Amino acid sequence: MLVRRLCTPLTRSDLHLLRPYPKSSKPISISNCRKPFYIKTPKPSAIRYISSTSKMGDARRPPAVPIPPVDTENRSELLRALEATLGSSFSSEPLSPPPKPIIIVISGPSGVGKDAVIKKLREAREGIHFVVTATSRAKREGEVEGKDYYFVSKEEFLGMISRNELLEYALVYGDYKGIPKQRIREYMTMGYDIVLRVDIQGASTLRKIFGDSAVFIFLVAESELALVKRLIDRKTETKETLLVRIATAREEMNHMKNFDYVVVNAEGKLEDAVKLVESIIDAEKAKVRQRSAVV
Ligand SMILES: Nc1ncnc2c1ncn2[C@@H]1O[C@H](COP(=O)(O)OP(=O)(O)OP(=O)(O)O)[C@@H](O)[C@H]1O
Repeated sequence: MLVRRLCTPLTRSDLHLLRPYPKSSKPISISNCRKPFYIKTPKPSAIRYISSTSKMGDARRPPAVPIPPVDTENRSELLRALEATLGSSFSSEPLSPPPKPIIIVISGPSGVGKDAVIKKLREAREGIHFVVTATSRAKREGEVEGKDYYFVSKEEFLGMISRNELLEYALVYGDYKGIPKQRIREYMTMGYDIVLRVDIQGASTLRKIFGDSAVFIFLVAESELALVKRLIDRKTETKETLLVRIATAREEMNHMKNFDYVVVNAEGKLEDAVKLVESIIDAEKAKVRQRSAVV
């Protein structure tokens, strides 16, 4: 029975059962218990009950402190008595280590709402750095340097590649696009979580780089029909590019299995999708064995 009890929290009346073990004692390993316990069954005459009625003649023992009733109004006195009885003070240090910054990769087929989700997430949550991509393409009207992209020349971009400054990069329709590492490092050092928004190809490259050390979220519409309607309503596509995007989206759905989470961004339910992404981040930060990405 004692063995079973050792795997459960001890009560005050159990304390007399645990003793500093003499050198000759052997550890008893108990399955389900993380560490072996050292147990010496005390002789009845050696049992010392830790309570306000303890009789302590031995100078090496902590002085007897009467423990007031637990419903006392003087909680400080109760705490002091408990500390004195246990022989150590209660630490106010956090019992769990501070969560590590995490890297969250958000991806999904074109038009599913990646930008829309990230925009809302940015409004809803602090402590996240949203990574800005570097590109060699010319700035379009209305685009803001450092917000939409970091605009660099092709030569500068090639320099960044040769200096290994990019996490990943791709040549898209003649223009380079890539993720600079430096900002990610800086923000992670400051304790920020990192959100990366990439297409499916980018996500599979990042999976190869990070493995399980980053969190991969796959965003989907509730149905293919909903996705196509969304792309039409966005009014950014020609008939040709629409067909390409739909064909690509169909192929991209096969990649869902390589992600950690899937989030449905249903029509008119953008807020729900954002909330789910937030819950994923919260759950990841509460993990006992946290992911630990190195950039
Ligand atoms: N839950 C939703 N309900 C209705 N409309 C939405 C929802 N989410 C996004 N949208 C709209 O769908 C369109 C596509 O969204 P968005 O541009 O964010 O997609 P994306 O995944 O970033 O696309 P791309 O990969 O092509 O850049 C936008 O017009 C956006 O406002």
